[in-house]
Amino acid sequence: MRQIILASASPRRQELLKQLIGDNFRVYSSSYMESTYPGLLPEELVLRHSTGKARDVAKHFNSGLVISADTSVLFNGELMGKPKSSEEAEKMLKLLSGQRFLVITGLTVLDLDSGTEINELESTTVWMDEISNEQISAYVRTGEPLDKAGAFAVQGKGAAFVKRIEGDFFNVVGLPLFRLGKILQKAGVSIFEGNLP
Ligand SMILES: Cc1cn([C@H]2C[C@H](O)[C@@H](COP(=O)(O)OP(=O)(O)OP(=O)(O)O)O2)c(=O)[nH]c1=O
Repeated sequence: MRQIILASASPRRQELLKQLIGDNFRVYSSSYMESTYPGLLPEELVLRHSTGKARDVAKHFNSGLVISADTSVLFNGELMGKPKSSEEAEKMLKLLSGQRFLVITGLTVLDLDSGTEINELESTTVWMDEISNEQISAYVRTGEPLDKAGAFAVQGKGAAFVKRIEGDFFNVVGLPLFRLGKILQKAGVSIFEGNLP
């Protein structure tokens, strides 16, 4: 059985990976610092970040598959990450209110045994309802938006604002399970037969 390492501090990513392959993986959070790289396209930036997270964690292991991801909202050519304050969360939600936008995730799977690295981009379209300023303030007060890209959680109370999505729902939550499932199966990880402790 192959060792699988999730390079993430996100409890949501842990839950999502568990959904696909069960409990049998390790979690190791990276110390990669996300900086901006002027000149890179938004799609290139999320891939740069997911690659950075995987490579950082890979330094601590010599065998297995390292999985990492980086998720952002892409609206009007601009990336929105996690808001740093309630004020920034409110600003993000005011911009996204009534709009259609993308949630993009860079996904990296680094195979330490073969030395191969797979980097893929997954994109999901989201249609957000118009949200009043009062609703935005009340939502931000719940605290839910603060550690979420674009300042909302489709899997939480934010569902009350999301009219429709097109694409992989799990990608919006932070880990594109359809795409990851394909990559893992190609790498010899069995999803349907055991792989449990
Ligand atoms: C849009 C949206 C984002 N998110 C989350 C997914 C990601 O955890 C987060 C984006 O932040 P990321 O920088 O992708 O990840 P992270 O810092 O939480 O975790 P790590 O780098 O250690 O893996 O936003 C939701 O949970 N629901 C949503 O609807």
